Amino acid sequence: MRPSDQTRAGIGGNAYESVLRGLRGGVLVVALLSAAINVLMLTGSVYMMQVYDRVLSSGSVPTLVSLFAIVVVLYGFLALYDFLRGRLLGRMAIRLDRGLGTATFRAWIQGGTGTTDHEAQPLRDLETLRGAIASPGAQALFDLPWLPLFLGVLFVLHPWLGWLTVGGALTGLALTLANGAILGKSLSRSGALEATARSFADGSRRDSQTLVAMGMEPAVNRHWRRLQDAALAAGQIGKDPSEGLAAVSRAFRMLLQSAILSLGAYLVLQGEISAGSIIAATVLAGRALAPVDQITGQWRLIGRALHAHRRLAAFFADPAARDPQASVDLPLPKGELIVSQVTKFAPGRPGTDRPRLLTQMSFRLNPGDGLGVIGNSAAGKSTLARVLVGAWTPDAGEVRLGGALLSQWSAERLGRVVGYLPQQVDLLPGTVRDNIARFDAGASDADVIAAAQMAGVHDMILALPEGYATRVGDHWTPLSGGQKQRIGLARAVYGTPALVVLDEPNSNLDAAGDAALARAILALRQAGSIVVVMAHRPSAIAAVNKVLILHGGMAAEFGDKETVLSAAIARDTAPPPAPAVVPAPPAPPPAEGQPARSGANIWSASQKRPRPARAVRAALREA
Ligand SMILES: Nc1ncnc2c1ncn2[C@@H]1O[C@H](COP(=O)(O)OP(=O)(O)OP(=O)(O)O)[C@@H](O)[C@H]1O
Repeated sequence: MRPSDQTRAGIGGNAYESVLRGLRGGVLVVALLSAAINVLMLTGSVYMMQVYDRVLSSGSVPTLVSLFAIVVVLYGFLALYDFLRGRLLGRMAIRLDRGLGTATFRAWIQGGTGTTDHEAQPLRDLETLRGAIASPGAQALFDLPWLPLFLGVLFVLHPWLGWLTVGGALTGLALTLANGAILGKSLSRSGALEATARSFADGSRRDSQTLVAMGMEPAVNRHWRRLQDAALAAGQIGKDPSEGLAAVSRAFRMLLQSAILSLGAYLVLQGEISAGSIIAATVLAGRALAPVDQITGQWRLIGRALHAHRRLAAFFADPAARDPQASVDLPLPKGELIVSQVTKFAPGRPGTDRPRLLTQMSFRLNPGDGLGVIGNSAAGKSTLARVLVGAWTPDAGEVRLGGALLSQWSAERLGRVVGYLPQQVDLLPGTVRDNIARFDAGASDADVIAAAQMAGVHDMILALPEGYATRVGDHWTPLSGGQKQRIGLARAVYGTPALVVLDEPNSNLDAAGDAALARAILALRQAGSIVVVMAHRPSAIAAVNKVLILHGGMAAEFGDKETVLSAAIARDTAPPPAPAVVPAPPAPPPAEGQPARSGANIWSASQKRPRPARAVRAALREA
């Protein structure tokens, strides 16, 4: 499957179902090969009977030789078909991964934005399923339907032999089902607990310096131990009885072979069957029961694979896990950014209590505008940034750039449309060049260098040990917070996107970095981009022409920078007005799921505007 096909499979509908449908042909061929393999498995029994009953009684060496030659050919085919079946199952596992990997990875990444809510661990589930398809357990599942063939031959030899094996097979199946029932519950519980322990360990490692510095490691270690113990205990609840049953099943199978041998011997003594039939019956019964035994042994893996399959099916059935629209290559936007009546609740399941983070936010910006967004901590600046770049979808209202919603651009094209520097910059493991070029393999050196120069980081990169080829992220060349932030800025401005949103871009910058940032904002604006800067520090809004003051998720002020700043300063220095009338409380914001009220201004004349805190006003004065 070509990459574009994979992407489309993930976009157009339920990618999981369509990939499973694509595997049907392979399943059919594996079933046919299994039929041939199982028929050829009769070779050994039939050969033994012929040797015992025909060759030994006739004493004919030529018969023995020709029988052996036939057996060699038949076993040759058996080996070939067995090899082809294993190879095909392996290929199907790879095909599953190729077909779903891209969509799963994308859905997984989108899940990380907090816009979807999944119990799923899709990449891990995909790995489990891939492993199970290529395992001997999968081959045993294809062999299981051939059990009646071996039973049929046993019945032909003697009905008692058939019934004894049927009894054995049923007991084996009962043991398998009991095993599945025991494991089922414990697997899903232990899986969830294991995921919790793993994510705690991952989070601890990410914050390892803080943990070590503050002597938190022993306590965190104990907490992880408790989580891990709970996961192990939950797994063990099912594992002990399951392994007990598997052991009983194995011993039972050996006992059954001896029982068949004994019954065969008795039937020979009674003159009911030939001596050769004893050995043939023992081999046949062993072969009939082999898949049952194998499935019992592999039940844990098969159980995990079934759980993974169910989770993946649910994951891909959820529209939020897919990208329903982004398949159109829209032209790059040229128009305004219009934010109208945007309300955003905290991510979570609909119907649960989700706090309101943004309330009826409305403003518009023209190409070339630079907007500084100012507000206290938790005012909603980062939330607005996420909504503007499309990482979070508004619950009410919309954000349009050049007339289109961000979700209407294809993911590939979106890179030319949006640049985003988040508050926490994390560079991915790769070179500086890879990171600036957003891992676009076709990026030109000229574009990467242009972005670095626009962000004022070119010289700093050249000073790194290997310049643009320096490997960063993970355990590679460690970078300072400011260096990361400036490379992150170059990544955001790469390709001069139509909309660039910078969330606290100068939190780690020195004076030189501040100046470079201001130059980058001006250069972007001159190139026609709209730049939105979330800021605590006034230096970040030096190069903008508009200001939005956020307070409690609402727009307290919006307008030209000079007007907003002078109004804020005038209000700050004016004496407080006499309370002639009690001001009306702010209008109640709409309930979750309710349409937002119309009108760009969310306060009526009688309502009091949220007043930015003293710290913000001080920052404004400074700006
Ligand atoms: N993923 C999330 N889930 C739930 N609530 C969130 C989430 N992210 C942010 N919030 C809440 O949204 C509110 C606004 O947070 P936000 O990060 O947008 O503020 P901010 O103005 O950027 O603050 P700061 O200047 O401190 O970075 C806070 O009350 C915060 O708890």
